[in-house]
Amino acid sequence: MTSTVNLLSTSKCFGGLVKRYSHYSECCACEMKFHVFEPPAATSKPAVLLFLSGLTCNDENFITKAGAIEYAYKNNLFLVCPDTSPRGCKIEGEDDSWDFGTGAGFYVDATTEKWCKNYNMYSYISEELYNIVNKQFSVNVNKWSIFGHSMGGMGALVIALRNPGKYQSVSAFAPISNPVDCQWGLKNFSNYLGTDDKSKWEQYDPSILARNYKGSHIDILVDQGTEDNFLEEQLKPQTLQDACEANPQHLALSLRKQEGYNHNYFFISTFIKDHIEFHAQHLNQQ
Ligand SMILES: N[C@@H](CCC(=O)N[C@@H](CS)C(=O)NCC(=O)O)C(=O)O
Repeated sequence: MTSTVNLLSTSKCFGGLVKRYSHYSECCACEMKFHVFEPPAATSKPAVLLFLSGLTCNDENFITKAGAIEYAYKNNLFLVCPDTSPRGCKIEGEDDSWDFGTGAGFYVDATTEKWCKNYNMYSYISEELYNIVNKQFSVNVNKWSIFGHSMGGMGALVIALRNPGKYQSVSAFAPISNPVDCQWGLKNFSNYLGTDDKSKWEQYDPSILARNYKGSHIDILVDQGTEDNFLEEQLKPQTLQDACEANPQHLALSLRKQEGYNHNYFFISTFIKDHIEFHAQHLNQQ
């Protein structure tokens, strides 16, 4: 069973349609919104490329600011852009800080009593929304790839590494690469997952998952700006590189350090073409 989606808006763009939907999410026990870009009708059903945004974002940031639509259109890809957290759940503290709660679901399934009813973004993205898109849109259900930015880069890597074979490729802009060892991770994981069992945290850490990954081979592309203010304290891409280098049979990471770029959508829009073409190569091959 998937919930009914309600169309909120439609705009023509590059010959296709940008549409915004809302629906009741069983995983998050609240109304959720997402955007899609449907490329113009082609002879083959489009593959799906899902983007996870970062802290403070909702379902609008990527679709409006990244410049992705032109390349999705050129490569016949169906874009899906979900929100970054449940909203308006009336949980005490959910709106108190920009890097926790609303806009910061961290793509985990919460286990603490306070958050576990709503903050289940891992299952929402990897199961519920996946099923909604496959059932309710005209897409190639066997071809999905995933990418994201910062917290969303972390989420994309985690979801791909925990679901071997489900995604053809994964990429990230400035991902939080080792959340068990940075302030953003400590703040969010301790609240959503508790502090009694740290093995739960490891299920959401791209570097730890990459080191232990044994599934089918995955190609990974990561871009990281050298002038990103969060690079040293929060992002730590070197830990991901070390983990992938220790697991060359299963993972091939291309980590590109982009001189002078910072953390924002100017950086993303500069390299979005490369990321979409990277995914198109994996999704559109016969
Ligand atoms: N609000 C934070 C920055 C948050 C931030 O950089 N968020 C990134 C994702 S981690 C983003 O994409 N922001 C939304 C935007 O630029 O449209 C600050 O003041 O330092």
